[in-house]
Amino acid sequence: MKKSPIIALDFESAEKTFEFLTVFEGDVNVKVGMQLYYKEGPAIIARLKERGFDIFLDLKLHDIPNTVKSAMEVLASLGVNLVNVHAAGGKTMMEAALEGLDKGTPTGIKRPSIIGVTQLTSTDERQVKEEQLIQASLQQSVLHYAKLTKDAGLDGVVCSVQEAAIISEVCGPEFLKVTPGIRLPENDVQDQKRIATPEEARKEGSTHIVVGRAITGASNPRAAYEQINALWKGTDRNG
Ligand SMILES: O=c1ccn([C@@H]2O[C@H](COP(=O)(O)O)[C@@H](O)[C@H]2O)c(=O)[nH]1
Repeated sequence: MKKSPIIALDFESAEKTFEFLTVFEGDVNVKVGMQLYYKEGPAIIARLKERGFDIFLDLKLHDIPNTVKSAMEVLASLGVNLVNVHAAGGKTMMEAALEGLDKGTPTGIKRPSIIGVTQLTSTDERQVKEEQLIQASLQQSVLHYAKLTKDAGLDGVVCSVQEAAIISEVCGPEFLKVTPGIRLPENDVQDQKRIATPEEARKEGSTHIVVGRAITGASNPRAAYEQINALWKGTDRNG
């Protein structure tokens, strides 16, 4: 995917999505999540591809290895750039996902990159301990899932900016660190727990940032995107 921020298209319909995208060209990356994909199906991917967007299909697969493998085989045929699974599904499941993706990718086409979700950015230390009953710290849990994801042969992880530097150290700078939970100081945190600014993401070694409501909920989404893009790339005068 391009280095630009990945805009999370968390909209209820194709109509709302393309209304929002009227001010954007194909030079931006977009993310299609469960809400939009479940509503519109593969047709939304085809339409976004026609407009030239690089696409992260964020369906976070988590099931038994055979099911995930078959599902990935289908997703591979859509021609998106990036897909993901939950690392908590285990190493065998992630290997199966990769196998399905390889099998389903048409000859002569680059296979989509595949990353594992470590701990959601809406998860905090208390939930890891009390709800997941994990005795390790949140950071140790994220790092453990990152190593497992790398061992399974995947291309990277979804994590928060807070864990990006340690993951780079352990898994290498090329290992993708796709980081949601991006907020400007003036934005509401909403349901996220582990947030960071675009500058922090750049400094900590995120390879990609995912930004939803800070752009889609802004009064001028294009201006919000430009501001975030400049801060992320370090070209903002105050960044
Ligand atoms: O750990 C994760 C994994 C995925 N997401 C997704 O990213 C966007 C973030 O949206 P905001 O509006 O910027 O909070 C959203 O589509 C999530 O499904 C995540 O936030 N955290």
